[in-house]
Amino acid sequence: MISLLEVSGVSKTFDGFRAINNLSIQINEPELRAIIGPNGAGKTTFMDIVTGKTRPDTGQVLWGERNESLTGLSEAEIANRGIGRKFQKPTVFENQTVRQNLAMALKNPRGPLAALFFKEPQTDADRINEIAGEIGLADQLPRPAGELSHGQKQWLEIGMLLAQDPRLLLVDEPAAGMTAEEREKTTDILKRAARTRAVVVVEHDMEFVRRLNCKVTVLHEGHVLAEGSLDHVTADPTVIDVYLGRSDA
Ligand SMILES: Nc1ncnc2c1ncn2[C@@H]1O[C@H](COP(=O)(O)OP(=O)(O)OP(=O)(O)O)[C@@H](O)[C@H]1O
Repeated sequence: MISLLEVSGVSKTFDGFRAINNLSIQINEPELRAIIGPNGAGKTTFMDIVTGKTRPDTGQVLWGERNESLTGLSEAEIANRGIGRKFQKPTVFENQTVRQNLAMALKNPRGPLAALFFKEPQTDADRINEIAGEIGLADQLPRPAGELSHGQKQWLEIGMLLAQDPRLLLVDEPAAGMTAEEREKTTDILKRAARTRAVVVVEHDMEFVRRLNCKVTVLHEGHVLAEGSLDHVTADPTVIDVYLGRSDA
């Protein structure tokens, strides 16, 4: 296990409002991490900063073994380092089959370094079958993606990101709009994906976070309020006060 992402002392102000306030978060490889917090806590802005969509005013975002600074890089350069992001809304190609969607994602290698991590050459067909198995869609490969359920579309998009072989996968509210059964399968998919990489999940659904069974970071007003197991953070009086006691939790 190595330290993969080191966010330290990061602040970001929008029109005088401090959305991120001296934020420090460290993510290991491999690791599964849940980030929770009330609306406006800075969860999305944190992901925007890591992916280069938003530039921090101060602080450092360091990546990988060489502690490379990400703050000066473009979004494309950061993606090429191996950082994938799954937004809340699935964006699969509805008219293409599941297989075609995965094939397209494979045709888009994230950079020359990606090839080095392959231990042996694998055909696209093998890789597609492997990913389809990982995301529970092995029997759906010939179906147009538009026919899939909401949950299946989310899994397909996770599969398309896995096809890029990311070292860090950021996932925004994967459980939203899913049935209980879909939520359960989604936790399995994310846990499996996190065996060999870092997966950071932003989620409001506490049952979902409980099933992830991982370290939890609680954000509040742009900084870390508490960190540890879900039982540990939910027993913290400050967390109860600012988050769990509120109706939007
Ligand atoms: N581009 C922007 N311009 C102005 N204010 C912004 C911008 N992006 C975020 N903010 C503000 O920063 C704060 C943090 O927002 P952010 O979306 O990161 O919170 P969040 O924890 O993801 O919330 P939610 O759970 O509602 O998605 C909010 O008050 C938001 O209005």
